[in-house]
Amino acid sequence: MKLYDISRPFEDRVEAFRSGSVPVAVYGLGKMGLPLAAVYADTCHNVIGADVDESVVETINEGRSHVKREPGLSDLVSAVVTDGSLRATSDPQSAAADATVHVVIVPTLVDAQNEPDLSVLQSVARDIASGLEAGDIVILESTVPPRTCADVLEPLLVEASGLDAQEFGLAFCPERTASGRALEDIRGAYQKIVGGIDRESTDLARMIYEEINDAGVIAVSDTTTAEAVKVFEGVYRDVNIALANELGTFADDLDIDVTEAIEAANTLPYCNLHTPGAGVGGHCIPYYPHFMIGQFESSSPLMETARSVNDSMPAFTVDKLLKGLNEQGTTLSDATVVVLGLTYRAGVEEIRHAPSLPIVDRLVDQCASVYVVDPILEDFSAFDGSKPISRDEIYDVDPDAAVLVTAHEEFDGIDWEQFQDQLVVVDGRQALDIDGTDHWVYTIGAGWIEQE
Ligand SMILES: NC(=O)c1ccc[n+]([C@@H]2O[C@H](COP(=O)([O-])OP(=O)(O)OC[C@H]3O[C@@H](n4cnc5c(N)ncnc54)[C@H](O)[C@@H]3O)[C@@H](O)[C@H]2O)c1
Ligand SMILES: CC(=O)N[C@@H]1[C@@H](OP(=O)(O)OP(=O)(O)OC[C@H]2O[C@@H](n3ccc(=O)[nH]c3=O)[C@H](O)[C@@H]2O)O[C@H](CO)[C@@H](O)[C@@H]1O
Repeated sequence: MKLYDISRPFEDRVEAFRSGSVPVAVYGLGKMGLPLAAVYADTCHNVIGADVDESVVETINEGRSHVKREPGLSDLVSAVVTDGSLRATSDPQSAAADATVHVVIVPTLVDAQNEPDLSVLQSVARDIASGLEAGDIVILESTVPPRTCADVLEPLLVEASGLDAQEFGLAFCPERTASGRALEDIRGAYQKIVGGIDRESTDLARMIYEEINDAGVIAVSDTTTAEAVKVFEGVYRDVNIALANELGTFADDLDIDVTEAIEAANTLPYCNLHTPGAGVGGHCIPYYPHFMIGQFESSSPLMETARSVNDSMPAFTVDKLLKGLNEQGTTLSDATVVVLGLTYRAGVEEIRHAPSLPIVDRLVDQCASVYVVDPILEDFSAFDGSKPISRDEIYDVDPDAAVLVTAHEEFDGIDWEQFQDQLVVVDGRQALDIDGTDHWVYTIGAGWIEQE
């Protein structure tokens, strides 16, 4: 049954989707794509996942999940692969030939010049076009610069498929999902935003996501509005983290714990100050502003300033540590430093734009020995010049200083009394419970706190 076919009664098309007679292709089976494909399969029982990574495809077809630390995902993938609801292929064109609904969730990044890089999306679009038929619908879930569907994706699909724009549907339905809670989010932690290139596409996308998302659907005017919703959510976060970071740098001037003031200020319903920290990392928040900055006629001084404030926090963090070492009379070139936490946030094994990268780089340049600890990271090759150790080995390296960049829960168990000497400690995430020791502590957002 073709879904984008207004000659067919809407209820018949809903029933066809529910009954599993509408084949769905999901392009991109990564951190977000595999959970999404698994929920689609659990809903419509007829999904082919397409990914160019052969090992990803092989693992999924064995009924296993390559995505770790996602509650419920391994069991769901095993169940939907076993019952035939989900299969994977490394040939996106073969998936496109079979499918009626084409769901795209491949990476959308920025290049070295911070320009949006839509090359993967354009490649997938050409694959889809090779199998696109009248009555199909394409649903884009990857985060993209506003206007991408209207100005890039639709023209590319028309040109590559030979179809008229009116013969197929196109909608933008962003992933409002965070790693570590993907299934919960996809199934309905929040309402799903949908926006179609035309009214019929919006209605179809609404129908599909009302089957998937228990929290329901917010249908907006068009694809560009939906694209803007997703980017605005991310830009709001980056700008507000930047405000918190800037306020946090006043802690010493004001001689207060700024985070205490923030918590009290946030008791007002219209105040939502975020949390100062060692920097902003990940594949989302640091990148989404660049989907607006420099992409349109209008200027964006606030978004650009927020990016530079957030990207200044790793240097701010190192400066506090080096200041502490200097004041303790330790020459940097003799110092041994332990860096606690490398991934961009706790519980997610991702180091893209992680604040730890510039922090470790700078410390390796200036200090004698730099040891790094991260309980969930497997590949430490990006942290050149440092030595990976386990959490329990930090006592043996006899450090002069420690800096917490990512608040993995494993660090709660550090016995700060066990260190022989007084350490300089920088807590980048207000995470350390270090009271009662004689260490010299700087907490970002709270300033220097001399232990009694
Ligand atoms: N990770 C998150 O927290 C999150 C949350 C919301 C939205 N998003 C958005 O979702 C999208 C995907 O992010 P992700 O974290 O799942 O990425 P990811 O890097 O974890 O996975 C991307 C997958 O796409 C595959 N791929 C690459 N090129 C392909 C192609 N041409 N055809 C088919 N598959 C291809 C890769 O092999 C990989 O398995 C991005 O646009 C991101 O902005 C991510
Ligand atoms: C709008 C929004 O909420 N989007 C979330 C976000 O999730 P994320 O996985 O990217 O992680 P964040 O929690 O945003 O953290 C990013 C970095 O900012 C640091 N940080 C955070 C809060 C703070 O107050 N102070 C900070 O310093 C933190 O340490 C880390 O380095 O994007 C996903 C993809 O779009 C969304 O799906 C997900 O909903």
